[in-house]
Amino acid sequence: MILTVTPNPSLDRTYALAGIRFGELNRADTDTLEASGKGVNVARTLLAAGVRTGVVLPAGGPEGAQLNALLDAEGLTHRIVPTGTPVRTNVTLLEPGRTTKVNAPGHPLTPADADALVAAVENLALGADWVVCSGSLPPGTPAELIGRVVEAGRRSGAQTAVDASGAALVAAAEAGPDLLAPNVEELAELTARAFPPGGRPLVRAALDAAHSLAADTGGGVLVSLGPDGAVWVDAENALHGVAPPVTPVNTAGAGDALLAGWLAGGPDPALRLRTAVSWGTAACLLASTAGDVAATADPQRVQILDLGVPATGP
Ligand SMILES: O=P(O)(O)OC[C@@]1(O)O[C@H](CO)[C@@H](O)[C@@H]1O
Repeated sequence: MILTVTPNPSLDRTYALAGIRFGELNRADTDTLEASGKGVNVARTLLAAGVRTGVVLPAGGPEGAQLNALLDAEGLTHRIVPTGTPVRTNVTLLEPGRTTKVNAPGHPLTPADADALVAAVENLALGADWVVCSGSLPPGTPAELIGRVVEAGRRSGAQTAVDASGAALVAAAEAGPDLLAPNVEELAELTARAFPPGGRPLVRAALDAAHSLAADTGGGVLVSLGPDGAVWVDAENALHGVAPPVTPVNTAGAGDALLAGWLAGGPDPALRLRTAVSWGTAACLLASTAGDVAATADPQRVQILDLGVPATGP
């Protein structure tokens, strides 16, 4: 069982339109609403592939009730930690070949909300294989919440994974989870390095930064590189996986599918990375943010390159 934690969940509203004109009225061709936030997306993707999942998140207000109803309707096992504040709404604008996102900040968690979230994680993680904490923190929430979630998962005997950014990613790295899953911009910020824009130089630079991060955390690091695929680094492996290029429909949620694929992919890191990259690629072709990518993903088309673990300095 994989338990996902989403400290700052969202209702994701997606509008598709032929083209955005700034400063003018734009009318959307389609309008969809999903229960979301990164952890919810990871769980939905895994559940569609037949993996048992649970979702924990804080939520309140009418939007919280709506989120609850959406999760009920799709049969995603979930525990909502009730708060006195509403759930944010994030907006995705889909034009042909381009995804634009506007994310709301969310609403602060009180210290009691944060305590209740950690307690729920500790409870529900008993018997879980993984506890996965994904996405931003609500404004004003101390970044140490990430470390507390990792500790709660660990105390319950689960392996732990974190996909976070900014101060929360720093806190996550300090907590030393089994898996950290930053994207390349987040990795650049965390390690204070500038990366080349793409191609082999980017892969090499991301690999070196991930290697030094993995040495600090003692776990593995999965870095999403967008069209350049992903790298996986741990003490014994330094792998790059890349799929043939696609014309994306919706890139929102691709990183969540990548992480879900890694979690579902099996015991061997190369197989995990192959599954991860194929799921992330398939997610770019979905109109929704998350869904059944395992059905359309083609792991055989992913090329896995063993780049060799970089030598560590004296
Ligand atoms: O604001 P955060 O928590 O960083 O990201 C939230 C979010 O952008 O992540 C998902 C895609 O990965 C979306 O479903 C959701 O709107």
